[in-house]
Amino acid sequence: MTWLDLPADHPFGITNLPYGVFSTAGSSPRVGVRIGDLVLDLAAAAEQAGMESYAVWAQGSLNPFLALGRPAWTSAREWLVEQLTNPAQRDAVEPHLVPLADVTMHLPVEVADYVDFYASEHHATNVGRLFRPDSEPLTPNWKHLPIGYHGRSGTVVVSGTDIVRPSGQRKAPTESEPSFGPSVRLDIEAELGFVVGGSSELGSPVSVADSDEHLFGVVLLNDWSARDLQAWEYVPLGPFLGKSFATSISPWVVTTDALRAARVPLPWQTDPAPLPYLAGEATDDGAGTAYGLDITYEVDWNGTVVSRPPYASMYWSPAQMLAHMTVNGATVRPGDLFGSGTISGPEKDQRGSFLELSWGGKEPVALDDGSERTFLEDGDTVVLRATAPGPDGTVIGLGECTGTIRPARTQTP
Ligand SMILES: O=C(O)/C=C/C(=O)CC(=O)CC(=O)O
Ligand SMILES: [Ca+2]
Ligand SMILES: [Mg+2]
Repeated sequence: MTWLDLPADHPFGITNLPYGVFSTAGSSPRVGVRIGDLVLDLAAAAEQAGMESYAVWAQGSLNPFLALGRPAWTSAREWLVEQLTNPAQRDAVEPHLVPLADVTMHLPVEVADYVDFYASEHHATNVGRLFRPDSEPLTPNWKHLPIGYHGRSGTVVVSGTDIVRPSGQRKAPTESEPSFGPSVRLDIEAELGFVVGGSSELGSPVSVADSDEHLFGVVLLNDWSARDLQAWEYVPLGPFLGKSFATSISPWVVTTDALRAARVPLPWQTDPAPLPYLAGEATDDGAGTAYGLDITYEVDWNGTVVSRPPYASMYWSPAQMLAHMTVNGATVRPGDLFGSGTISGPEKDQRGSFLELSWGGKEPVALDDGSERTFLEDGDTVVLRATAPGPDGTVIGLGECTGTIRPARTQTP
């Protein structure tokens, strides 16, 4: 129990403790931990407590802390729990708590490499049907490896950043020539982002079993997607400008430690069984080393919840994605970020993109204000929210990831 006066079901209670980067008026961005509706100024509290390593938290990104690796993350969490539960610490800690209402949140991580996977069987099947109606929906490799592409780390932005409608080339199958202009099929993708820490040596893969050493935490991620640009440009090398204009992430990085009670077994991977380097091992909690996560999303479009994608339905696990990403010997660096891919469950109201919800623009989605939508219009706001079960009946909040669409700035080629 924390000495703070918090309801037991507060989504940012003592079992959560996510990290972010915040500033207050006139101060520089630095690392904070959220507890309830307060932010603990970590460097200030740690310096006062005489911790030598407090300076890693005085920085404008989590990267220096991510670089320290798992042992440092574990001892920091133990120290935090002690600070916030032992009444004897209250007088020392309380001056370093800032009301959430007084802070500006910043991008929590200086994103090193950014990769986006495609780990939902339901999403991959739906998009396959829509983009490649004359082929099998899942490509032959899909159940053998977690498919991904390298994205653009420099355009990952923090929740609340406006999204300027991208312009580019597109050509519908019915048109004979490509044309240029603002995207008319602007979409979202509700995803989970994994924040990676520690480092590895070039040439040495990170195994499924070792993935916990590197998986620091998660953020909500919206992979904004211009479907008209994407459909024309993606053959044969994959997504490029249709997805590289902006990717939003939530400001609070919820640690994998806080998500231990949310671990669930993966959907059955027997037909086919993955190659040994992707296979997980059994663990006492039943979830295995290649575990899934029981996180439930809400996709809110201008105030209407249009979908509730369940992360537990994802086929490939974060451990498998990390193992695959490094099996060729590619390194991991502190601040690497990889997206799970769009989360879509089996039901229609569990789809994580508007492409799927409107079935390629053919079935408009009704909003509570009486309007209808297929793709995003200027001024539209999308909010992703999610929660997970925590230990002892608590709730782990992942917060919000929001963005509003602004008009295109480029009209002509
Ligand atoms: O199937 C395709 O051609 C493309 C699918 C996607 O939009 C790629 C993507 O971002 C992966 C994902 O979010 O699951
Ligand atoms: Ca995506
Ligand atoms: Mg993107």
